[in-house]
Amino acid sequence: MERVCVIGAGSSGIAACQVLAARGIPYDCYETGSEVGGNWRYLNDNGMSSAYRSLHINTSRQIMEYACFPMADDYPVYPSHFQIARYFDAFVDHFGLRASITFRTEVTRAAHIPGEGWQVTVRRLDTGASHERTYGAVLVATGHHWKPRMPRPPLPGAGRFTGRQTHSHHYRTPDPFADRRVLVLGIGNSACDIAVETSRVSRRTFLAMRRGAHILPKYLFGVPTDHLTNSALARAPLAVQDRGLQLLLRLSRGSLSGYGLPTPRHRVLGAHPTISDDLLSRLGHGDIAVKPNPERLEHDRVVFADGTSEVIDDIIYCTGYDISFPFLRGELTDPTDNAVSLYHRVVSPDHPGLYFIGLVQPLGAIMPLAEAQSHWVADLLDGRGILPEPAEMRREAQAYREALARRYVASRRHTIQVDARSYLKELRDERRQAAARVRRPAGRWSHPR
Ligand SMILES: NC(=O)C1=CN([C@@H]2O[C@H](COP(=O)(O)OP(=O)(O)OC[C@H]3O[C@@H](n4cnc5c(N)ncnc54)[C@H](OP(=O)(O)O)[C@@H]3O)[C@@H](O)[C@H]2O)C=CC1
Repeated sequence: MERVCVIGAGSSGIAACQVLAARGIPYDCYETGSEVGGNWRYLNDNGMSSAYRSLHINTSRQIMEYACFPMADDYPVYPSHFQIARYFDAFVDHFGLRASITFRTEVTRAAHIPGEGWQVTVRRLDTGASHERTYGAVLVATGHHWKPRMPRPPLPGAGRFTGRQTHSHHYRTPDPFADRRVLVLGIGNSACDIAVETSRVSRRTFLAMRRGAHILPKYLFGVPTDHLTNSALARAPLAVQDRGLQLLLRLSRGSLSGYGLPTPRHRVLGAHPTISDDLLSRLGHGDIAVKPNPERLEHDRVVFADGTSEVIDDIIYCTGYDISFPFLRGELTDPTDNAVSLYHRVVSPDHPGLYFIGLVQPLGAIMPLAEAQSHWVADLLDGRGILPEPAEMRREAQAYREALARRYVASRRHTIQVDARSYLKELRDERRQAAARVRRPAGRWSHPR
């Protein structure tokens, strides 16, 4: 069987390695950093982790663990990044995967050579030496939360602003913000966690946003919230799920306007969830002040859309991340509007042998989804499954984009959303169909090399 290249040894890459190893598919995995864990490795020397010192995952451990390797019983419901990184180390050692990962080695280019396969160029960080190797397929598992997205165009006056400006990707601890006047921009999970933290040490913390967000607690009525969203509720039609969740939120925390937050105009499930137990109490304490979007920066001031202005020492842009694959030529993936057109979020219809693992943003957690995606890809690699024709794959990818546009607030952060539970079913169904195509080979299509 042809050798496969896995790019990245974060939570998705190691899931792919485990499945490939178990299925006897030969592979090499390349990782820029010295350790596995990707985003969940605090101060990762691959330079790509956005983890801050206090980070805890906001999906419960039962929802995030790999199906083949449960987390230790003594782990809390919402583990810290230190515990998650230890879990990934234990996973890799348990399955004996470490020797198959080449650390401190960056993939600088992956190019499809018709008739030959994938030519992959890697560079050893310690020596600078590069070499090429040809693979039958490439599994890209480099994540999508490492390239900071700053406002484009920048806020008017940003170039002349005298305060400091940084992105949440570079935030580690609140210490540099002690006794300063801090503006946190955005209302995603980074913004809420960081505003809560800086508000404990700063002179003032302002939280500015261009739209409202439903704030979900980590627990609802004593139960981890994602146990509810992944339970019977998730089997109901979307509108019913939405109304059910809205009612539970209303009963448990009342109206958001009571905390000074704008009332969201969208449905609860119309945006990627913002999950915070602490934000509402910090707002209630008056330690965070809510502002509308900044309109412009003037010397040392930020002027907001409502005409008010504040002297600000630091702006922390919690404005999300761009999807990017620097080792692929631009035309291979075309992340137009931060989106990529992939069959069931994994297969590139136009680039034979190119697969993306973990390139989803779930209501749920990525790890078990990356594991299930890897099983499907392994089926395609070892011949247990066959893909449909490219035209059908393109149609599916287009239908997915249209469904996203119907459900979600139009935003560059909503281009790879999936609901974990229904996505797992989608992958199971596709694996069945892929196997059925093997049994019915008439008209079958397989990726040419
Ligand atoms: N504890 C945990 O497990 C954590 C998990 N995460 C995860 O990491 C991922 C990234 O989260 P995060 O870093 O919060 O990024 P997100 O993309 O989720 O959120 C970005 C926020 O910035 C806003 N924004 C973007 N561009 C602009 C702009 N030009 N002007 C004003 N506002 C703007 C967005 O608004 P709009 O909606 O209008 O586009 C949104 O509110 C998510 O999957 C998140 O769940 C993050 C932190 C902690």
